[in-house]
Amino acid sequence: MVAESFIEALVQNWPVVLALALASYLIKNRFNRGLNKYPGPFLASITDWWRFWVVYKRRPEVEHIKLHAKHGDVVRLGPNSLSFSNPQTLKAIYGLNKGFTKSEFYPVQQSVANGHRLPSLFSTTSEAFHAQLRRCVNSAFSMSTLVQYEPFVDSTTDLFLSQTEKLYVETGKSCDFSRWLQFYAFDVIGEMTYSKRHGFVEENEDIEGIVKYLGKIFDYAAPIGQIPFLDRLLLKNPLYLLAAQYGLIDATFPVARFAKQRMAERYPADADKSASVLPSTEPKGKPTQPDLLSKFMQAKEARPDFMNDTLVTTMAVSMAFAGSETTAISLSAVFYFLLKNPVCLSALLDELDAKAKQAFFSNKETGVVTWAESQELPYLDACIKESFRLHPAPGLHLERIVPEKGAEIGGEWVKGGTIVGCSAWVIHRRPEVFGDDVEDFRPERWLVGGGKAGDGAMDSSKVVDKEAEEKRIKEMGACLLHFGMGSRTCIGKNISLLEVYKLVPTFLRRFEVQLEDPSKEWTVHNAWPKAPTEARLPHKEQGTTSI
Ligand code: HEM
Repeated sequence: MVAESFIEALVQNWPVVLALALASYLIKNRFNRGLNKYPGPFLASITDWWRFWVVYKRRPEVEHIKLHAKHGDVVRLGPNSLSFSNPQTLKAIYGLNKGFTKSEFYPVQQSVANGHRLPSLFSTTSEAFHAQLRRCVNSAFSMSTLVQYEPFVDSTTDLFLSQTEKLYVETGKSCDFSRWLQFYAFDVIGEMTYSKRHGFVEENEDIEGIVKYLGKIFDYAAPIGQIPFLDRLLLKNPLYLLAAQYGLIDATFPVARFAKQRMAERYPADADKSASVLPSTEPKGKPTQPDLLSKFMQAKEARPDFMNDTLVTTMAVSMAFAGSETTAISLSAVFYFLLKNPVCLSALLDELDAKAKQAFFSNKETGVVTWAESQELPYLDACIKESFRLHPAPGLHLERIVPEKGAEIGGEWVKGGTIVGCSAWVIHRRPEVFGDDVEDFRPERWLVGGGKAGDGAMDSSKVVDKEAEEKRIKEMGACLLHFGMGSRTCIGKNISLLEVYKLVPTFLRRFEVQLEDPSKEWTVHNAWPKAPTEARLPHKEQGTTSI
């Protein structure tokens, strides 16, 4: 009787009840885990929709930098989320064996094939699964294995150079260079993984809409990842996935489809040959030299108890997911900053010319610089590091969950279950590490004696404390979050460095590149990997320089 009248009262006063329930929910959020002591936007403290909106607007890094400038080293970004900006907190959050795990932001980025999620090295939140998988495939990415992949990079680079010549130099047409670099990066990773390019550079088009599709996925994952349960209502909706499992709809990501086609070609026993619709650059069957797919297959043979076909496919798929857009963005950034800073570009060209005069470069035919040669170019190294610093490809926080027992981070005791993280965009702008001119592109900061651009930083007559300088540079390097840190650090770092360190000098030796409108800034679109959109950067090639 009492219960009945209570329910009746609730129903009659439902607007008040609803308002009370919402208010209690917001108050609970506000005081969640005692995080109310940390500064930050009030809205952020009561709802994750604040950070959803900030990311959705595509320039969250600007907001994050502003917030830390205003509030200091710790900022509350959500009811359960803290951002740290002191570089000393990096080890506490990302250090090995600290017990932190990836947040639910990551599974939002999982690929789907035939309605099944494909947890990958990148997206898994299980440290145990991650450790096993990483052990299985680690050797495929080691520095010593790198030399085996160089011919793949060379082959795509040769094509990229000749296509640039044909499509842009000979015609005088403008080049949307960021897009062109995307095509390059996708083809390199395709060739390295399957001994077969996707065909972007050959065709000068987005084959099967893969680039567009990945862009859409990142655009989706960045804001949805701020409120991960939304993913279960949208792309990973169980009903949608079930329908895909029964073949009622096709929920397979195009990159996963491409991977399956390549696997089928490589292992014709299970092949559905009609599935191959893409232009082939290599004969079918086994590759003449080991590619990533063959390494993943070797891992399966070595650890059949753990590695299965699904994991092999997942690894192959995640190469395109994790390794193409990020590398393309990083390449774009290097070219953009060099073109925006002609003094630096000229210093780099001088370095290349001086080496060329000593007959240093071995490839006289196409001028492709070898990895070993690229490592003897200190100013190139400084320019690349400075671009990584100023425009890190990861545009959002690398989120981690504090272990259950809690943890001390930068002198603060943070309760277990709290989402914490650092943004490379914030960390890379800490003046006490990188200098007062953090907003400037100044490669010299990475050189012993690092003076102002063009003022003789590389002047050997300048008296410098070499040891102190080396220490300063080492400290800066230790704070670069471009490739992440700790056990979840980028496994493909060496591969992307191989591409960047080879392509930049090779391209600059071959082409004279200009911005279409040097007075214009590029427009940045931060969708997690952070890409420029209006990417008409390096522009009109004016013939070739001597090789
Ligand atoms: C300049 C290019 C690249 C950048 C800036 C970059 C950046 C990153 C970052 C920041 C992480 C860590 C994410 C986190 O902790 O939340 C990561 C992880 C990863 N990256 Fe890269 N990456 C690049 C190139 C590549 C390439 C070429 C590949 C593959 C060939 C690759 C494959 C991966 C994988 C598989 C992971 C997950 C590693 C793990 O959790 O064990 N990346 N990358």
